[in-house]
Amino acid sequence: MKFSERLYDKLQPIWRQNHDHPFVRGIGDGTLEREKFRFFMIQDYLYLIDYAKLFALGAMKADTVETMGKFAGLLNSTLNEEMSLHRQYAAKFGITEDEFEQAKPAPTTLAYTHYMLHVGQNGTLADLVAAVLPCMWSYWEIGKELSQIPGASDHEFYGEWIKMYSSSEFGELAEWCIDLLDQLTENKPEAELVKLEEIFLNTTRFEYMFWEMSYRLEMWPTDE
Ligand SMILES: Cc1ncc(C[n+]2csc(CCO)c2C)c(N)n1
Repeated sequence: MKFSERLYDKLQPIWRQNHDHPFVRGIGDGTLEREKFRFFMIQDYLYLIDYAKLFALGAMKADTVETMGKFAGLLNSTLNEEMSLHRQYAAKFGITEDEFEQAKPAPTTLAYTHYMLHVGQNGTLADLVAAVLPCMWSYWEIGKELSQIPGASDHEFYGEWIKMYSSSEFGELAEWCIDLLDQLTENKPEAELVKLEEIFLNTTRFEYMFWEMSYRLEMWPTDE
């Protein structure tokens, strides 16, 4: 069995929780309060800056020129494509350039990005890929699921978001990352696989916490 299949089977219940989170459901049925999505967009912008750094670290740790080139491409598409969606939304939600630049990470954003950066800096290439994969894989799955809801992709505010993450381009990125993890884990001892499983589980849980943070408009205690 491929390692990705093992992860997929084992984490089904947690994935279901992510898909069923009221924030995700609210994007799908269009009822999510705009204030919550606005908060999410700003935090996600900060998240993506650090996430892009993980692709730079992936290029550093890559063992072939081909893999290195792929990470360089991912770095480019995150900074220049995915983040451009955030900039487009900024206009719709009245977020100014200044607000993006001045924004500070909420506790969960900080914990999530710093956990990934810690794993990316201190671990192997397989550790790094296990840390970044839930982000790509779960958004693709969520995008595909929400795009099945009639009218969801045409929603005035959330339609573009659904279209982007259900697109085949994003699917290909997720698939590349899944294949890389499968290659890197071939014939690896069980102890190593268990460690990778834990990293993957942790960032899958952080994905849930990111939805929860946005739904609750999480703040630092001193900001209340
Ligand atoms: C909290 C959070 N988790 C996942 C993604 C999705 N995502 C981030 S980078 C990337 C691939 C390359 O751009 C994808 C699909 C997000 N935006 N925010």
